[in-house]
Amino acid sequence: MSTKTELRRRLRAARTGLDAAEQARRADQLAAVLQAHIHPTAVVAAYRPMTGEPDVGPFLTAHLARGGTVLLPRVVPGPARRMEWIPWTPETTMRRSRQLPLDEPAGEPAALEVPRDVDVMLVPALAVGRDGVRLGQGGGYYDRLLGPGSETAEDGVDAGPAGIDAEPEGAAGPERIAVVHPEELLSAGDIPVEPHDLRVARAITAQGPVLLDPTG
Ligand SMILES: Nc1nc2c(c(=O)[nH]1)N(C=O)[C@@H](CNc1ccc(C(=O)N[C@@H](CCC(=O)O)C(=O)O)cc1)CN2
Ligand SMILES: Nc1ncnc2c1ncn2[C@@H]1O[C@H](COP(=O)(O)OP(=O)(O)OP(=O)(O)O)[C@@H](O)[C@H]1O
Repeated sequence: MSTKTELRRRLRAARTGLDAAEQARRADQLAAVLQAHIHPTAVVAAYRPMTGEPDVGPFLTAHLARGGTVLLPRVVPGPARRMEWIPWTPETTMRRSRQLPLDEPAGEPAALEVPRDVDVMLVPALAVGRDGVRLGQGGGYYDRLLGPGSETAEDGVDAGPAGIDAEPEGAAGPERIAVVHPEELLSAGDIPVEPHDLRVARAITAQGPVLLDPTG
């Protein structure tokens, strides 16, 4: 088993090798997969892709067009490593973050509470294991938002459908879905796990949804 740092280095290097045409092709496939599995009016917390991340942009545009709601994160400056969430439309101004290599929405945070009012959370990841272990960019942002101690911690090992294939109104806390490239779906045990690490019950790639086993 490699360390998280080694794994991140390898996975980031592989992402820089993905060419733009392949990324765009995967983005379109991902849009179809996500639309088929997320309720049309769901409140979706998503992300704006940074280098090599699976591009959920085409899905977000389609999701708004069918009456859904989209929120994007913005890192709050300071040591708490917290995110605030801003409603997104194609007109939303995006600005380069001062601290991180990514674009973030300008504007006022949502009146909605995150994660409480969110149906589906598309969680960015560098890789995810069949055991539900997620490797993120290393900020711990999603572990803090969703992990032990957060209000939706109980959902951590719940493999049941929430925002997926179900009315979002019935969901208790968001369905968390790790979005990765197909080759970033790793075997159980491949990603080192620390006590604070968030596990997810589901992943989605351009090839389709994948049920994970966070209890294993
Ligand atoms: N698209 C997207 N947005 C996101 C996340 C994400 O994973 N993807 N985040 C998920 O948490 C938060 C930002 N967290 C991040 C943490 C570290 C790095 C990163 O690239 N770190 C590098 C070098 C940073 C630098 O250039 O200074 C590193 O640690 O080596 C990026 C994002 C919020 N927004
Ligand atoms: N709930 C938490 N409370 C305090 N510190 C935490 C918490 N979760 C993670 N951390 C710290 O944050 C740092 C990064 O954690 P980790 O490597 O798991 O990030 P990640 O899940 O890859 O990142 P991200 O969620 O931002 O994509 C670690 O130093 C870890 O100790």
